[in-house]
Amino acid sequence: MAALPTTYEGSVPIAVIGGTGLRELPGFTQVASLSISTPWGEPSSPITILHHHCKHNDKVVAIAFLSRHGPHHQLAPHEVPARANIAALRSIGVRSIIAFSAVGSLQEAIKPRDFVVPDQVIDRTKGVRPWTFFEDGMVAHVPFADPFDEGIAKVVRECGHSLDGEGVVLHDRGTIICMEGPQFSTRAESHMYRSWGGSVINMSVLPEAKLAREAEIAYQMICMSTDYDCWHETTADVTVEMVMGHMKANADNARRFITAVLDALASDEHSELVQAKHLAGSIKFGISTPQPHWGTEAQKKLNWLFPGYFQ
Ligand SMILES: CSC[C@H]1O[C@H](OP(=O)(O)O)[C@H](O)[C@@H]1O
Ligand SMILES: Nc1ncnc2[nH]cnc12
Repeated sequence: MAALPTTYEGSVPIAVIGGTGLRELPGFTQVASLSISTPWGEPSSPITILHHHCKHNDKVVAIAFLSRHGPHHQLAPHEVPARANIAALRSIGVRSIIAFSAVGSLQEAIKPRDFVVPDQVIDRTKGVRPWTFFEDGMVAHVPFADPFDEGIAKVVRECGHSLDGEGVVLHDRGTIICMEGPQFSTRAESHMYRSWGGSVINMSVLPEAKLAREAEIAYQMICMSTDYDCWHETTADVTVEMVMGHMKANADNARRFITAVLDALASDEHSELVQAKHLAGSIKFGISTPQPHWGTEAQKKLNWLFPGYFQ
């Protein structure tokens, strides 16, 4: 196959981040592969630009796709360069991210291969992953009470339910526990997370969702359950083989779900939402350090992320 162009001229407001078992988006035309370097290093993989023929308005829209764990799943959850990923996506115009994740289920009712659109997160990462763009002399605090974007979530839920009865089972809400890994949980931890009200568990939603919020990007995760972790008495404990088996077996449902979401988001009706106009400029209200005291290095990096914001 001929190599793809390494530049892309058009605007790309929507991105999909693929996780375990979703290293590419089948059925979309690849038109470019961008290798972007950021002040926070290189992203997990080149960003593929895909053309999607939107069924609602007959337009061709460009979608960015990034493989979270790299093209060969060579990055462990704590090694994913989340700051570079989010910064690189923002630099090409991305303002909305649909992030996909394989998760363990902490509730009987969430069966393997069911989908969940989470609305809350509990952070069980251990502080080993860089988790903010604001450091080295520039402090900011962004609201994170609702870690996902309700506007995007609403569209995602409608799309999921449009496939009810066609193999897609969707749970509208849920609390996702983000653990450090890469080892899976102990049985005691798994029971504790259930007692906390956790619905599903993964190793990936943080700091991705926090960094997207700092970058004024609307972010929603779609989870696909692949196992019952290790709390369930009559089901075998989670293994990678189990996770991959369910991802593979349910790949067509995942593809149809994502396609429906991209169709809906690309429609004219959602253009303001997808551009995240509701978040634009919000970071300015979170910065605590007066501008004359900003660290030089921090200012240089933040100017790269937000060109023209801080002149
Ligand atoms: C291979 S099982 C554990 C692995 O699966 C999930 O990956 P992702 O969220 O990228 O789909 C989980 O978060 C762990 O990283
Ligand atoms: N049980 C589990 N724990 C953490 N991450 C997961 N991803 C898929 N299943 C998982």
